[in-house]
Amino acid sequence: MAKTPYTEPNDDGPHDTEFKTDAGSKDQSLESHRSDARGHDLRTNQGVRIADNHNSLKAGERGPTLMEDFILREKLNHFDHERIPERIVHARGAAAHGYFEAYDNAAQYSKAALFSEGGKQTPVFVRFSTVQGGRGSNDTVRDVRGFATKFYTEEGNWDLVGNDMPVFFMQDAAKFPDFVHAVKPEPHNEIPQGQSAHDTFWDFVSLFPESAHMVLWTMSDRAFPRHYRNMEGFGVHSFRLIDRQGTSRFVKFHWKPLAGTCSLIWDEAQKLWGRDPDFNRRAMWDDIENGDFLEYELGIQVVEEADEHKFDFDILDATKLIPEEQVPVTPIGKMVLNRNPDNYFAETEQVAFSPGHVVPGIDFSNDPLLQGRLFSYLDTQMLRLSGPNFHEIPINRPVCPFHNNQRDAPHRQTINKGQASYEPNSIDDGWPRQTPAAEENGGYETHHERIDAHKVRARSDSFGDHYSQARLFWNSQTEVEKEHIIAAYTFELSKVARPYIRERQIKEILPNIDPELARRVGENHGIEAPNAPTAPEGELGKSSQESSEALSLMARLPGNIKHRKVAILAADGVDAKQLDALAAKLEEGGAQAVIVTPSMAPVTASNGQSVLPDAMLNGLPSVTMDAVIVAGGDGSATRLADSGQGRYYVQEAYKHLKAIAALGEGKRLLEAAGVPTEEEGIYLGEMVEEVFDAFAKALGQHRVWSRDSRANDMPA
Ligand code: HEM
Repeated sequence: MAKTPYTEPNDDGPHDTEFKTDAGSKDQSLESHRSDARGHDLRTNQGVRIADNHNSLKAGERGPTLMEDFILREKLNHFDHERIPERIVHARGAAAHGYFEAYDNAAQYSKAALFSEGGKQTPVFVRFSTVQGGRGSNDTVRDVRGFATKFYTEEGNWDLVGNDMPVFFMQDAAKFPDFVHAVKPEPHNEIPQGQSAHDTFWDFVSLFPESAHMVLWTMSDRAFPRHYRNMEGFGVHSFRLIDRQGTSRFVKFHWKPLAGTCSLIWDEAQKLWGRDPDFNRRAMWDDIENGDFLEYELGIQVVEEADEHKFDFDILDATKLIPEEQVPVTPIGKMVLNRNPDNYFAETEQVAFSPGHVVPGIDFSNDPLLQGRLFSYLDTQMLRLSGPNFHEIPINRPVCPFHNNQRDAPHRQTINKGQASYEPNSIDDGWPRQTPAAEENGGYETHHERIDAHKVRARSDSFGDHYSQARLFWNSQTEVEKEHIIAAYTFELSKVARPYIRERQIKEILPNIDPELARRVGENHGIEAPNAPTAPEGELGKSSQESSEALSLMARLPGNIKHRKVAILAADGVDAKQLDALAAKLEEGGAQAVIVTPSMAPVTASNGQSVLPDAMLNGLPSVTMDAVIVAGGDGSATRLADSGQGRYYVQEAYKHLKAIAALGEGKRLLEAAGVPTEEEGIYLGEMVEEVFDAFAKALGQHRVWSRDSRANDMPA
């Protein structure tokens, strides 16, 4: 019988599994691609030294430029081609390097090498993004945040391409282009940028009940996280983990931020569009530069195959989550983001994630949304990154060696040696062979799921319930969160020009989530909502659970002042001792003290000491801070109270529910600004020690929630 070399074990050469398992390996693999121009001569791309980088070659000093100027042509030519298409969705993003460290328990669920032993580190690259806006849009728009992680494992790359919300707008990939066309800026005038508050979005979702659950999430404060370190991440779909025995279990992936969860206030988020459109990416960048790293735990909800049908929803339906009360989240590892990219374009822009990038031990479910995604990412990246060789771009390269018979195409970097690029062949020895899955370090094997079915274009009845989990989410919110959701629907629909679209959302969608929600939003629009659900029973669904604590942002508030930014307002005449004492206290708790003054000129303290400001009042306005302390000192307090910007600072901080403390004469600023001085969340005292603990406790709760109903009256 003829030899079939492609079934032979790969025993005639070294296996491609040599790999350093420490978290620095991605760095090492990138090293030959990094370029530091410092100390080098300026040369053309062909290596020729450049004598004059200021003047083009001309016929005479004032004469026409000569076509012969190959140096000018190369420079302009390269510049002209600098831009590549931005991502069709998730165009705006920011990323960081780091590592993932497995816990001891991870190996029992998956044979993937990154989980094989407790303490094992794998390099990662994580990109956070907004979905709707273009690359130059704002960070703090109301939108879903992408949370995409590339694990550079010794067995190849695994991408966990998730979002900061655990469900999605649709059940079937066939509806993704419709949804994106509806939410993106409208095609005739490209307005609005980065927002869902417009006719086409609300037209679509009000005609598309399966989106109701996810739309509710995006109307919650989750849609504008305070910091990437304060948001959860979710794989959304059910995936499979396969253990060493070949047992398959369904899993949902969760990232739990160790710094707790919290978000901005909508008014604050909008003001940040102008004050600091880079708010989230700047905060991540600065924190990492300062050694204040971002940390998350990776958790899984595990569902045995036998339990696939035990829920009152279908686990293949991406508009449903599995309540944590029903299946608790088991932590299996920790991720630390500790290094900024060297180059935004080379790394953050060119990185190509795909849910289809998996390694042995991780597999897909039949979720029809996930199945569509498996095609879409690779397809779009062929266009975005100019052809099929984007896996060779340093940020996308696996850290393990990889060889196959794929060849050529635009921008090929590898210089493949040898004559035969096919297999089997009898010309070149030692060509790459497949590795049977059963071997140690074996090849990828898809779980042997038995499928016996008709080919149909249809939706399972088990996908019919569109509202029960939206109700579950609504019931799980605190009163403050509910008020914010009502305000969000009210605001968004106020931007919809067509009355019939507003009416449809209020009369035909919202009552099925909750009649009270519909009534309140309706009232704000002068539309009478039905006082009972209107959808057919099947669509309304039934949840075996009334509420789930984990669905409220308040369930995981930071609880302490670590990582928080606190403005200390000061002017000439400030009490310098207080400034020192405040800075020491804040630093002790891991918070950042920022001295904010009327201008950038040094401030002269009451004892004659010169104090250097960190920022001025309108340079780092209150929306960029988590809390405000007005320092004492007669002259300082008077100057701040006399300043419109000083008064605005504390008014705005009050409106955004921030903890405010005033020491000694600092109280004068609050009085001049009309900020109430005798209520929860406002701390007055002569000495730092008198106010600090209560102030810090309030800051640990992120905001002074009891102020929520009053704060809107503040004019700021
Ligand atoms: C059928 C449904 C979906 C389709 C067709 C789809 C398609 C796409 C496409 C074409 C991109 C741009 C990729 C690139 O240019 O590199 C993208 C990016 C992204 N998608 Fe999806 N998507 C879908 C659903 C989802 C879901 C459910 C999630 C979350 C679980 C998600 C998370 C992301 C993230 C995080 C990115 C940005 C990745 C990055 O940072 O580069 N997508 N998606």
